[in-house]
Amino acid sequence: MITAENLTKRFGAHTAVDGISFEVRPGQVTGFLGPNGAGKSTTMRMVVGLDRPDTGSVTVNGLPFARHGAPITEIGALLDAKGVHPGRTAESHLRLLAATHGIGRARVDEVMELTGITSVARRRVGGFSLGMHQRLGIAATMLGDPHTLILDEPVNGLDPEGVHWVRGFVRSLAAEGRAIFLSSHLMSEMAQTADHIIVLGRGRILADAPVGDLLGGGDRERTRVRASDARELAILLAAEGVSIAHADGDTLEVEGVAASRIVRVAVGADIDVHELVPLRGSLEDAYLALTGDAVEYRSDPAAIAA
Ligand SMILES: Nc1ncnc2c1ncn2[C@@H]1O[C@H](COP(=O)(O)OP(=O)(O)OP(=O)(O)O)[C@@H](O)[C@H]1O
Repeated sequence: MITAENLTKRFGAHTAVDGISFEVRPGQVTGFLGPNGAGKSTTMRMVVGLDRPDTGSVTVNGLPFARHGAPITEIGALLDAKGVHPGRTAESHLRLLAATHGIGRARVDEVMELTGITSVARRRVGGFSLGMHQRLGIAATMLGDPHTLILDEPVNGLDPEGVHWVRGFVRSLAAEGRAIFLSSHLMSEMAQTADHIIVLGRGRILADAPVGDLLGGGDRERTRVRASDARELAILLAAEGVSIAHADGDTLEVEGVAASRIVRVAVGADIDVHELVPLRGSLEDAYLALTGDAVEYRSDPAAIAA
C-alpha cells in the first residue's frame, strides 16, 4: 500500500509534481498514466526516497520508505532496468543484491524461475535484449518478496510477447494481494492491465478512477440505436430526460442511459429495434480528452504537413 499526501517536487522554477495525493491499494494494479514529462518518474522516485518532496509525504505500508528496517521486503522498485553492470551475469547480479540484504541463494533461484530467466542466468547482462533486461529487473524487485511493487514503464520498447508476459505477471502478483504501481504512457496497454488508473498531466492528477469509469460508463455511455420509428423513439426518450446526441434517418445516438432502458421504451411503444450498439469510448479517447492541455511537447500537424 502506498499513500501519498500533497506531494510536491520542484526543480528550480519548474514544478514537476504539484501537490498530488493518491493511494495504491493491495490486490490491484494501479496504472500511472501521463504524457512525457508529466511527473510520473519523479513521483515514483519520491516513493522510494530517491527524490525528496518539497512538501507533502508518502508512506509505504504506513511508514516512509527510509524508516523501514528492511525496505526490500516491503517494496520492490524497477525504475531503470538498464542500470545493471553489463559485465555481470544475471545470476551474479541477483546474488550480489540478495547478499547485501541478507537474502539466500535459494530465493535468487526462485525469482529467476519466476521471471523465466533461469536459462540465461550465466550470461552477461551486456548481451541481454530489452525484454531480458526487464525480466531481470523484475526478478530483482521480487527478491525480498515485497507486498508492494513499483514498475516504471516496464513494457516500454518490448515486443508483443514481452508485453504479454509483463501484463500476465503483474496481474498474477495483484491476484496474490500485492499492490502494484505501474507507469506507462501507453493507454491501450493500461486498459488491459490496470484495475485502477491515475492520470497525471503537468504534475497534477487529472483522473483517479477505476478503469471502467474512465472507459466511459455511467453518464458518458453512448448507444447507437436503429429502430423502425427512430423519430418517435427519440421523442419518447427525450420525454424521459434522455439526451439524444445525434439523429439521422432511422438511427439515433443516445447518451447517458443503459441500453436496456432504450429497449424497454421502444418495446413499450411497439417500436422495433433493428440494431443496438454500445459506443464505449476507448481509454485512448478518455486519456486524450484529459491530457489535451497537459502535454509538455506537442507536434504541430501543420508543420508536419508542410
Ligand atoms: N533531476 C531533474 N532536474 C531537473 N528537472 C527534472 C529532473 N527530473 C525531472 N525533471 C523534470 O520534471 C518533469 C517531470 O519529469 P518526469 O521524468 O518525472 O516525468 P515522466 O512523467 O516520468 O516523463 P517520462 O515519461 O518522459 O519519463 C519534466 O519536465 C522533467 O524535465
